[in-house]
Amino acid sequence: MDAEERLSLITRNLVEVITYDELKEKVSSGAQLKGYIGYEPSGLAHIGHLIWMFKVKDLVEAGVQFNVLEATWHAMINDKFGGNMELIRRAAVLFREIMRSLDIPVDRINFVDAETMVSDKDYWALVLKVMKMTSLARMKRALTIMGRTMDEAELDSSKLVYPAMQVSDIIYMDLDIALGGLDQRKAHVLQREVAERMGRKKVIALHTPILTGLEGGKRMDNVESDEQAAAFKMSKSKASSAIFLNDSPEQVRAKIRAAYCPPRQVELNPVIEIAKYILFSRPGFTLHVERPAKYGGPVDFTSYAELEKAYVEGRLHPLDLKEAVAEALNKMLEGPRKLFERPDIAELVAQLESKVTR
Ligand SMILES: Nc1ncnc2c1ncn2[C@@H]1O[C@H](COP(=O)(O)OP(=O)(O)OP(=O)(O)O)[C@@H](O)[C@H]1O
Ligand SMILES: N[C@@H](Cc1ccc(O)cc1)C(=O)O
Repeated sequence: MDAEERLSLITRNLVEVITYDELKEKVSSGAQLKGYIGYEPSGLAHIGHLIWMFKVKDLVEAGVQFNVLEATWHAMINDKFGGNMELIRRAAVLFREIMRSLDIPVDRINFVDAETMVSDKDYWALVLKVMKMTSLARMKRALTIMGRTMDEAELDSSKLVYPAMQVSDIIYMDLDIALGGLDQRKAHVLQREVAERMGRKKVIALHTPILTGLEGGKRMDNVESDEQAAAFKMSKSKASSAIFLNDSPEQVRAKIRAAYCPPRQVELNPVIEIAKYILFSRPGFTLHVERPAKYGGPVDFTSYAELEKAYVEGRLHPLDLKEAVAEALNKMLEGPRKLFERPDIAELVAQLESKVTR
């Protein structure tokens, strides 16, 4: 793969690169790039997570040396599973298996448990340095990266350490690339500022789109795009917003039928977003819509652009879109579904499901 092909594989299906020129320069230099994503192993995977999982696959295939940080301590700070570390660790095992079932090349990925970093006193020295360079107001504003609002630090001040840890993770691991959903932007921008002052590597941030929750969302005025994304995202902490990878085909159909999907509107419409960000992100995908002749008969869409045009012009009814998206999504979830049939995994899921606290 030449540099241009690597660059286009790395950047496809993203909403933002900070900055593209820096990425282009590094890729062209032929240097070995080191990248990561962190996630909180704090519940069950939902279809929004497919967006970064597919991106991880692209990065590995483009030759990036890739790390997945199992942010166990961060999840504990964020009250996941009531702070029960044992359950958090088990959830991490499940996520790895899920990635494998989706053909993500887990054997070429380095999985890092946050435990190893927090056991090193140099890590905490770094966290303090980052806090020294960041105002309280800035730290509070960054709480959106953990799905919290500014006010939530009033109750429990450990939450203020979280953004500093996320910034320190990147510096400690000496990364070139940080991948995350757009809701993670504040951590990456802060890292770039702090790293510059410390004379460390400014990370290149790759941001994937955020899938809106099934209840939809409203455009908010005067808020930044990462905050808008965080406000209405599909989240494992809010079960009614999410389609989980372990949902049955019937549950997937029922959830999509009930989802917010205003006619002709694509903005903050979760059903059209599933098509855009998940289904059509796979090369060669075609959306087949089966409908009676009196409503226009069956139709195939070979690109998202065609689908969006038909929807916005009112040539595709929301119900027909929903049925087609549910069928295609169910097909995509066949791999993980086989995994969830395994007795050990089914037992793990049941155990985790009953303990999700937020
Ligand atoms: N709805 C979504 N669409 C796309 N990406 C998402 C979505 N939700 C989370 N992500 C991304 O998944 C990664 C891991 O996030 P995380 O594990 O905290 O999931 P989460 O569902 O946001 O959890 P929670 O809401 O419980 O905090 C982050 O990079 C985040 O941007
Ligand atoms: N803040 C991320 C999880 C995360 C934690 C630590 C990191 O270094 C990176 C990511 C989330 O909630 O999705």
